[in-house]
Amino acid sequence: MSLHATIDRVTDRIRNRSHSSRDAYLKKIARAAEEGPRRAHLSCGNQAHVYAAMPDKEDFVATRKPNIGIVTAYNDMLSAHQPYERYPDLIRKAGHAAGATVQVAGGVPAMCDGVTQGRAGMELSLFSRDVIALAAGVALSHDCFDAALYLGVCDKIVPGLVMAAGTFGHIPAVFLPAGPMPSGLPNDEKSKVRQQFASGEVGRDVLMAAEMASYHSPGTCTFYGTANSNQMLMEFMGMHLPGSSFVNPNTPLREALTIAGVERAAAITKLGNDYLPAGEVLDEKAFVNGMVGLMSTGGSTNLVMHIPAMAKAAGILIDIEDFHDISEAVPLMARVYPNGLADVNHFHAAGGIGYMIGQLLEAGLLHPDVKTINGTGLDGYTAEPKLDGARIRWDAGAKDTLNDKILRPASEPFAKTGGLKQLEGNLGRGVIKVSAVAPERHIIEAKARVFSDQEQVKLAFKNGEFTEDTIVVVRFQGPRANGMPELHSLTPMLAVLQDRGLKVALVTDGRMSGASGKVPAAIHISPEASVGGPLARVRDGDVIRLDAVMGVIENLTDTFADRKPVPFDGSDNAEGMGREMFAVFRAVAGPATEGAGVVV
Ligand SMILES: O=C(O)C(=O)C[C@H](O)[C@H](O)COP(=O)(O)O
Ligand code: SF4
Repeated sequence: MSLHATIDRVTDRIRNRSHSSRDAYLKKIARAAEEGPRRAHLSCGNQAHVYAAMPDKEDFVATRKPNIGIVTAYNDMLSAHQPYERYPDLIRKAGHAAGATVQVAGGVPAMCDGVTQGRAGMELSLFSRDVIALAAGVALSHDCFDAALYLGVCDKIVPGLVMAAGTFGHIPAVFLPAGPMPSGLPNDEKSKVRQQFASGEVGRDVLMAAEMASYHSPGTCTFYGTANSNQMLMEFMGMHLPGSSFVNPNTPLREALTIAGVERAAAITKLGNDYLPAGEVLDEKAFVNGMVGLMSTGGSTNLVMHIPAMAKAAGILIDIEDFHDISEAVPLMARVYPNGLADVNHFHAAGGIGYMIGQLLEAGLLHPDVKTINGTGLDGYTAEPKLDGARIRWDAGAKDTLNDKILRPASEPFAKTGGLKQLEGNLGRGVIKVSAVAPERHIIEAKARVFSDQEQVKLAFKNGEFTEDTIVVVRFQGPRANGMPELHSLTPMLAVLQDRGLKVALVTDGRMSGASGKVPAAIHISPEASVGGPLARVRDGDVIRLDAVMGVIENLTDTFADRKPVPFDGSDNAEGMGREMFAVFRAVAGPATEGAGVVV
């Protein structure tokens, strides 16, 4: 099947937009690679420090064995990252068996958005992505690695690691996932209990029991939020091994996949014959393939910010119009919570990413001719890993969906488009994801209630102030205001108002979680209110029209245009919980529509 015209056009548009930056980038990584094996240029003193603690220092000194650096986001805080505790030992063993030496190059921080959701810490969350990129850069700056293994799963961690892998694009990179926790209380039942708690029907004890039954063991949370969207992205972009995203942690298959990933890293260094620098995998076609994966699975809106930031690190410029156009051409093939009742374990069992890639390749909606760490084109990603003793055998993946309530063919999708829309109008530019929003709620015209933070919304809800259709405007939530926290903790209340028959929508320069879903939310509105953007001129009672069908976000009040913006008072967000250390990030962060980058 020939390539779909839209995919071809958008790829060309990105290539043309990025021509000079990508050209300069490729020259930069070629220069870096010219210096040959990394450690050849370290002085004796430098080298002695590198291998002082290495048990196999002779190998390092006397041979040309590739030295593999691990950049790990292990901590006990994130259930998704806790399985990484054992990875370095497993990787060392596999590396030695593959003829390489292995060192942990360094650690990076990882924030759990589930722990910080609705709290001050969430104001550091988006910036932690760039902190992760910086920390990974410090690890790789020892300049003695011939390949890097990146251990990270969750929301800002994979994007930050990819930003580093792109910056150090001369070093081959393999991402090693840890996998989702086994299914617990279904996500929709958890959300129902949250709404019952929000409306006072159940007590905190019932809520706690539901939460603990939903999040119950090591592994990624099972909803299709940003963390699991990241896993999908790495697979569609060829940075993971095929079929590796959603294999549960601490299982023989997971262990065998980790070993196979280490072997691939050892095989693609410049010391061998299959040198594959990360910068050549992270190209325009790979990012377009990742965007197709995002749309066809109904993935997290946070990737609409992270993908441009990751791409920029590889000299590639991506705009929200690219997401919009790809979304218009790509069918929604998966229904995974919050877009459905299934979780990622069910999705994987129904055929998973391999089935989707096969379908989308057949439909001409993916670039087949890409470089991947698997050593194949994207057709290699329709294969499925099976245990063959302690090794991996690659079998042909599912040709048919095993559950058409979760996964459908590209020719008979759940929806003809990916459900992510670009919004434009006199309130600025932003996005809305409607794949989980009922069609009758795609257009809302109502009076505005304006708030400056989510706590004010919660208080107004508690005081019963929402009695009519309402556009809830929460402004001063952009990256330069307070670090652009997720406003996901508003979801249960807004869903209660919807269930009471009101038409409600959220309009904000902030963002939502990938786990947010059924309430229409116009997010990432730029320019943000704190720099004088249009949201700063909205008043209670203004009539706002949110039209996700035509892609319009408009204030219909005629006096709106002549008003002065309400000034931003950042005193509440300037300190406490470490926010005082991020003033420089707030001062330089880019616009959300370009990825809200600090270091890119
Ligand atoms: O997917 C994302 O972008 C997220 O940030 C998910 C967050 O981790 C949520 O906060 C966890 O979901 P809840 O348990 O509903 O709070
Ligand atoms: S998916 Fe979200 S809530 Fe779950 S461990 Fe990762 S960051 Fe935390």
